[in-house]
Amino acid sequence: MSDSSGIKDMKAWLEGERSGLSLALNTARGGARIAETLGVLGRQGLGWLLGNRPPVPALLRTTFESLGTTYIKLGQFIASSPSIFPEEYVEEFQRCLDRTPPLPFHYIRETIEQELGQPLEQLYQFVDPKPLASASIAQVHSAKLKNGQDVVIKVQRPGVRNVLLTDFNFLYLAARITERLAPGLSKSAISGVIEELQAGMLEECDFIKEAGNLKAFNAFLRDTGNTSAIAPEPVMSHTTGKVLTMERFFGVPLTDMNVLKKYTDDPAQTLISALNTWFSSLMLCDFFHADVHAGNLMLLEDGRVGFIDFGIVGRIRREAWDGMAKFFDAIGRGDIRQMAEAMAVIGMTREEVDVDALTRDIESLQGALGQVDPSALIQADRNDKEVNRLLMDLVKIGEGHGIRFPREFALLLKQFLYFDRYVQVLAPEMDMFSDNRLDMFGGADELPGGLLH
Ligand SMILES: Nc1ncnc2c1ncn2[C@@H]1O[C@H](COP(=O)(O)OP(=O)(O)OP(=O)(O)O)[C@@H](O)[C@H]1O
Repeated sequence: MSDSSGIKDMKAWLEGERSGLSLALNTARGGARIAETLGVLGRQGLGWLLGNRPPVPALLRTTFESLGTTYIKLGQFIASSPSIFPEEYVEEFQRCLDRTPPLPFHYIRETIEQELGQPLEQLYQFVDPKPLASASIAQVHSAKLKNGQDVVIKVQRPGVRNVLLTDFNFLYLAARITERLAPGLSKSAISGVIEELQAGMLEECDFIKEAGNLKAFNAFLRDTGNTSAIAPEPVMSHTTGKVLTMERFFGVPLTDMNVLKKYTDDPAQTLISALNTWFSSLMLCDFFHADVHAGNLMLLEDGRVGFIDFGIVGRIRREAWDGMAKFFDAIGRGDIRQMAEAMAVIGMTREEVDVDALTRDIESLQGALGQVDPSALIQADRNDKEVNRLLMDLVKIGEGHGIRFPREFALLLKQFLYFDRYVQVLAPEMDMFSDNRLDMFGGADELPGGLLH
């Protein structure tokens, strides 16, 4: 009895030592990362003081690119959030590229072997040391399993999680200081954005979750009899939190119009299949793919559309869906009271919302509301400043009543922006809201509450 408790004590002590050690190690790494961040900021600031003065948005963009992962993602968030950031920043940050120099192959080998617990040669017949792609979170290599199946391996860069955590703590601190210095700034806007981004990026670092999303998406396609799209099936025996092995797709990304034209004489139809699948997933899948830029869609050799990269997904609670439908319906009919009720359902609040007071506040926007067409509201085109301003005003009024809009709302809006952009490239003649090949109701008779009707 005393022996086993002695062993337990020893184990607890060892655990304590180990966690103390890893805490110290992480603190040291965190310190080094903060020093690195300050170094980059200092160099850029010095350059600026010494007379090399590009416009501030450009300076910020190059600074973000030098700072890596977290800031590149932050930059991409700015690029896709015209309703939050000024236009010149949105435009500049659209140039913020997530291209990172490839990691030498021995890091990839080490991560795979550490994660899967076997030498690389026992796990795969072949792994191409030259990466297919290299981004800030992961690097992708093509490979062959022992049974001859073609796969790709997505390998997380070493230390990414720690860098993210340190960067976010640093950003949070900087946001708090800024809030102190400029109390006029909307607190929930800054810290809210940082919180949303952190949640999203940490989720992107869990490849077991991503593999689960791939499987669930394919199950949704099977269940709905959708044969026009497919996601790569993960190979679970070769997958961990940091290594994702999945079926390899052969085809071309939807980014390059000229290449695409060689594979199909109707690129617009390919886009329509992709959009229809996505709309139907909004209603009929547990989640929606929240990062469908053209680089994450492929036209496969067999004509189907391949959806890749399920690192970021959004989920919409049933009540939030109903609330959103009610909200758009109310805008269409100019019914302010119903708008207020719907906002209270969509937003997450702890306290009871005073719907009467909210109605009165929204009424103050009535002039602007009357001029908005509900379909334009959903598109939230970055050129449509009126719509963006109105959305921002509504968000602000909601915040004043303790309503915080869920992350899904932003993800959904961002997705519509992406679509809008590549519809312009791939099918400029197509009008997303009147083309009858598009099925926005995703196979359902219509969205709940008549959304978009
Ligand atoms: N199953 C697959 N079959 C073929 N190529 C793939 C597959 N998965 C990924 N790729 C290639 O690797 C690239 C990066 O993959 P993925 O988008 O999953 O990684 P990521 O690190 O999230 O990149 P990004 O941040 O650019 O979206 C893809 O654009 C594609 O070229």
